[in-house]
Amino acid sequence: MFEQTTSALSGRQVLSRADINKGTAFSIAERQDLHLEGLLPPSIEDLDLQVKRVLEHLGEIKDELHQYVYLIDLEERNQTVFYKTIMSDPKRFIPILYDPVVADACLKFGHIYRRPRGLYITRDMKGRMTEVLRNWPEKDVRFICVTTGGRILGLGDIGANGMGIPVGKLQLYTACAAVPPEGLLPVLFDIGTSNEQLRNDPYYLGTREAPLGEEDVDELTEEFVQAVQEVFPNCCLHFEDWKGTQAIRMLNRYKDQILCYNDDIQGTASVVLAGIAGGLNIKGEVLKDQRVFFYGAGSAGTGIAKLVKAEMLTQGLGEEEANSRIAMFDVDGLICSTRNDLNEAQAPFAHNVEYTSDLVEALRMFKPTIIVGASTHAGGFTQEVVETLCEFSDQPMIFAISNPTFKVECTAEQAYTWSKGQALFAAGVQFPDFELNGKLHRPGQANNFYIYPAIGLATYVAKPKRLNDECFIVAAHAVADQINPEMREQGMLFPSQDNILESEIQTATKVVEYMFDSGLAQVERPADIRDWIEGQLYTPKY
Ligand SMILES: O=C([O-])CC(=O)C(=O)O
Ligand SMILES: [Mg+2]
Repeated sequence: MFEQTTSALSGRQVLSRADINKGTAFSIAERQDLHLEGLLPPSIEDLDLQVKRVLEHLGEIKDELHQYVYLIDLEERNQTVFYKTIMSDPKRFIPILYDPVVADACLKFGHIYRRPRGLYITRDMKGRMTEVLRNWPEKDVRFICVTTGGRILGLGDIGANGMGIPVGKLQLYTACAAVPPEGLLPVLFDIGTSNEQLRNDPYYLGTREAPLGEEDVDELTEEFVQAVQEVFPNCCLHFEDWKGTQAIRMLNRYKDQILCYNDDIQGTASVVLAGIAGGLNIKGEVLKDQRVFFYGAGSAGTGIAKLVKAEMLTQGLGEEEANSRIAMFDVDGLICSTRNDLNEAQAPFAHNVEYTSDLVEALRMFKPTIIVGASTHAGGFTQEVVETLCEFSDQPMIFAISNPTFKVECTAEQAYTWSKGQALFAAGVQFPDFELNGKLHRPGQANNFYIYPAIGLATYVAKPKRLNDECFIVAAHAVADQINPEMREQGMLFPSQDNILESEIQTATKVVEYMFDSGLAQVERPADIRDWIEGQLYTPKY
């Protein structure tokens, strides 16, 4: 990259390009060649020392949001130092660049704003989207992460403030799975926002209008999707944090047409399936014998239910039997056949039972062995709920995936304490380890970042025509297979984040194998897939 571009650039231009800037690490010869002499302090440093300085500085910033701001600034000065820093300690930095701190960064987006990132697509660009996409300087875009901001994490509609999410998601493609950063493009698809408080905030940076109606959104999306095909023909579209019904509709419309996926539906489903598989390995049980209860039936909840059902079918259950092992409960109560407000994703799980709006009563009727909270209802899993779950299973599995932290259905400490140490627990954010009666419990983080960076890496190397649900099922099992007996002993449902790159490579390797076996891959099959992947990884170095 550097060799190709330096001939045209010199002096301050070089220093202001984060992808080629080495700052104080430019050698004497480079300083002479690039007309950098005098523009840098005389000391010549190496990357390790630059990273040490960053770590020292970060250590002095107590507030996590300000650590986030510092890191984003760093990325815009020197991409290599940024990724070297993040990849040196992923467990520490994932929660800062991503959930939960990114939630705070999104809420305050207009207030902490420094420089533009990615692309903003607005309604007035209708008819001109190819032109606008061509404004992006990188021509070989391989992934676009696009959000409307219509449902950011558990925060609801925050419009253009949602840009923090595609930025953060794509950073994790690189930080977790070493996908080269240059082909990653965050997009905020600004259809307006229903958030009046934001529209009245003088610092709000998006379109100050109510959201477009569904028909207009569909038309605008269609133009955007086709423009992406034309301008970036090798691009995979990653849909993120669109409003639930829109998310489901877009995925259904485009999944067989273009290379795309929805992380909230398929990525989240895959990671929960991975956690369930990990938990079942601990218990020595199989999925087809479980009863799975969903608290929250939006795009995440129904996406997980669909994948759980698909897996039950592969284990030999019939359609009806699989449906009967899954139940859902949303803000309006138990999803049952007398309800007439259900969407197509919820309908298969509406059983012929008596309606109740009481969660504990619904649990008593259904007797689940696994509960998945994707409700954004903070504290929805009360002590009574957890104690009730313990009546149906010695080791109930509890997934409380609503995020950020202040939206979680219950904390790890609550799950372990109320279940007297019996629960197998994971949340959408990482809770600290918890000791109860001398036993250490290690809660998992059931977050889609175990999945989508690996799917991204697999897609980057194998260039599949399409991504199907099977890719996400394969990824889920690859993650679950990484839990060794010692980790099982501590109740771990997910691999450790210390070694996230290794985990994502293992997952990507399995997904790539599947892509070749199923004929999805569009490149020649290499002799050794893992080796071949390793040869294409991004490494932060000069
Ligand atoms: O970003 C995360 O942490 C998980 C996610 O996709 C969401 O909550 O929408
Ligand atoms: Mg999301």
